[in-house]
Amino acid sequence: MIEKKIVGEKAVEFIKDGMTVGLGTGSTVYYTIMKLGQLMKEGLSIKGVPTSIQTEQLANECGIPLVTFKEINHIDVTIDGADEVDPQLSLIKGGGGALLREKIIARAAKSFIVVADPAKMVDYLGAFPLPIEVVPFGVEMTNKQIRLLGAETKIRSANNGPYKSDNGNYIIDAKFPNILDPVTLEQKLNMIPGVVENGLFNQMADAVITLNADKQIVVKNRS
Ligand SMILES: O=C[C@H](O)[C@H](O)[C@H](O)COP(=O)(O)O
Repeated sequence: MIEKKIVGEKAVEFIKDGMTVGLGTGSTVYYTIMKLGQLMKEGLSIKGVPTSIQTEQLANECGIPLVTFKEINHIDVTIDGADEVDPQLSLIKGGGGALLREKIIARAAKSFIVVADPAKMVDYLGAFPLPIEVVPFGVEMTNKQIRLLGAETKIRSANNGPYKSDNGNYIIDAKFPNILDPVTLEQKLNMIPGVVENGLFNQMADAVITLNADKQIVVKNRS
């Protein structure tokens, strides 16, 4: 999709020589990573911290050297995609199952930039089922507790049974009605025993790169 390429490539403007960069996961930030690989061939020098095994592989293919948290104190900029973005720049993430590492790496960054094609921009979060990472033990009970908060839920499946995240956990996709108070919902979900993390990213994105109705690139900053 051309919109993903446009916003994904625009994000490289936030990255300067010598930076440590959090590398998100998904089909939009794919274009950011590919462009960074190209710029590295032209002399840019950065280090990356990948948010998933998939991104680790892509970064390796692109020649981006990777570091772990043992080797760094902070990340300068993290670039990542989103499944939904509301007007306050709260996000739903985790459609690709990478939300836990993504949230750790977004939080560790001085600046968190989101790349989102216009279809991701919504008035209220919630049309996209919220991904919630849970430990396999007691998943049926954890699922019931999530339903008590008003969601219809599905344990995500893969070819041979439940989908497993890079961390060996399951993902429950929870369809809530319009999420009017994402801050409270994020907290309530994380208080349920068995929930490791959920895909609500509130007050985290510093800026979102998207396209307006005229297909022009816009950078929305969090106020
Ligand atoms: O787990 C996956 C991530 O949160 C992605 O960043 C998100 O699903 C958006 O992916 P895409 O850019 O492919 O729509």
